[in-house]
Amino acid sequence: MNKTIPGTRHPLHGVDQTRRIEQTAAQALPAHTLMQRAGLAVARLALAIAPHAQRIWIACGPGNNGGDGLEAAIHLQRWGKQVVVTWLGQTESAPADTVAARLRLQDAGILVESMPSGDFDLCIDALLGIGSQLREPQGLMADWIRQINASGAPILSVDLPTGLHADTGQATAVHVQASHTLNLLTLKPGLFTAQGRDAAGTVWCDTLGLELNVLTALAPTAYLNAQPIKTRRPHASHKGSYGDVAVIGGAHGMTGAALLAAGAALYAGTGRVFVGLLNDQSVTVDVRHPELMFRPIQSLDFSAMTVVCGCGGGQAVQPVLCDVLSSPAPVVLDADALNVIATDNVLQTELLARCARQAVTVLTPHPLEAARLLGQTAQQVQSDRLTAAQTLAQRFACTVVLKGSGSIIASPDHLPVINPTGNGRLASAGTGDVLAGMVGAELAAGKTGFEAACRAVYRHGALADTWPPGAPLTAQLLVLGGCDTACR
Ligand SMILES: NC(=O)C1=CN([C@@H]2O[C@H](COP(=O)(O)OP(=O)(O)OC[C@H]3O[C@@H](n4cnc5c(N)ncnc54)[C@H](OP(=O)(O)O)[C@@H]3O)[C@@H](O)[C@H]2O)[C@@H](O)CC1
Ligand SMILES: Nc1ncnc2c1ncn2[C@@H]1O[C@H](COP(=O)(O)OP(=O)(O)O)[C@@H](O)[C@H]1O
Ligand SMILES: [K+]
Repeated sequence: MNKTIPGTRHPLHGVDQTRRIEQTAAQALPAHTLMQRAGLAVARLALAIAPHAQRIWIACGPGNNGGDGLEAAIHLQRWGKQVVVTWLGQTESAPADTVAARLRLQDAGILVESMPSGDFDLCIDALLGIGSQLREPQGLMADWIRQINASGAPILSVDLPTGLHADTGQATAVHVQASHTLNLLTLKPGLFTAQGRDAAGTVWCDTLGLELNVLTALAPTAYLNAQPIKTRRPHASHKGSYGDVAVIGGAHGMTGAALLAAGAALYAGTGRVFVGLLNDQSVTVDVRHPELMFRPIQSLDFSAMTVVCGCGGGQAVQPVLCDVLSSPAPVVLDADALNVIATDNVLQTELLARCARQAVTVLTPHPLEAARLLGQTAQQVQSDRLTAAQTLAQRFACTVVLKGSGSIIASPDHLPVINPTGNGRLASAGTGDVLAGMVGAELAAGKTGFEAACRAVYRHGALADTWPPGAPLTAQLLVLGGCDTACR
């Protein structure tokens, strides 16, 4: 059993792939072996996270997730724990593995209680796993979820927090909020995006003794984003070795957005950073960042630089977009550039045409911007973030960063990546502009669109994760904090 190691490129498997792996594995093993291994793994982790727990409630659901819980109860009782087992299943209708587990429980002399009573030192949530449907739990299932959450005890969820969808990270209104989740066989993508990160707590995985070739026979659904490798700057290098970034944005009243993106590109190591402000030509210097060079947009040579376009762009970005999209420059499109493109078919055609010319493009929408581009609602996007990001990447033939908790990086040429860094402290105005600048810096240094997005998104989130507790985190401070990790 392993804790997921931060910064590692773990493969993630959705429900379909997990079921296929499970079938292959089960065929090669004596009946019920996988569930017995699962139960043992759950019991072991229970001991590890709550070694002094005496009274343990194991809430078991009607399917095989419940069966895992029954198997775990047998071990915990054997190890001297007082187990309270509740079960929503029936012997006549439960799956075969679970029926076998129920009989073993009976043989071990453990009674199934109709209701949990008293206090518990640990709750094990074995109500629903990958068979969970996104319908709202009712009756006893809903009552027990509420009781588990209100118990005040550590909560160990088996395979998934009940109510969370394994593929999407969408959760029913009533769902378990675990302190630990033990994934079985495979890590599931839903734990790392949308509501998954809040529901899952610390994520563990046990592959139930399967051979690597069984686990790797199927391509995963996605990967977790890996910590970028630091590269050393050669002595024999100069500012031209690290590229030029031009930030186009900052319409009237939104100059700050462009300055944040430009500052972020600068601190992330770009050789030279230019700023082309839309409408507000009066700004000629940023005294806090005198390295930035302010130029009229018409004077910027897009063929020789990376362009970050749209931060604080308003409608004023529209006339510039055609030139940006038709240029060979690597381009990051953010914020209002995306909003304008969403309403303009000509620009959409230009955007699509870039791929055929091998021009690199990265889109960095938040869920509402993604929804506008897809003609959907933000809720629809959030209900399946992986699919939304992949659809956008296919439609516009470019790399897409769908921002938010568990940002998704998608491209037509790669399996999608879910980013594990970042937290709610990033939910403040301007942090997206900072990310756009950081992606621009990676592109200017010669990374591909996908690499640039993966590296920048990881670092951006990692900055927030290592931010001193209690210290304010604003976009401007994030820019300055970025200088600690500018490490090319
Ligand atoms: N077999 C094996 O080898 C191994 C299996 N493993 C374990 O099995 C788990 C998958 O088991 P599973 O497929 O039985 O699905 P599971 O998550 O128990 O749920 C299905 C039941 O829940 C019900 N239900 C669904 N949604 C609901 C809702 N919203 N509200 C209320 N009820 C709802 C659904 O009812 P239905 O929708 O059919 O009416 C059905 O009765 C997997 O996560 C892992 O823990 C591991 O041990 C590895 C080896
Ligand atoms: N709860 C969260 N967890 C992780 N990252 C977050 C969270 N909230 C916001 N972020 C990150 O912060 C940034 C916000 O970007 P965006 O919504 O475009 O803001 P703005 O337009 O104000 O700059 C994105 O990179 C997003 O992924
Ligand atoms: K569960």
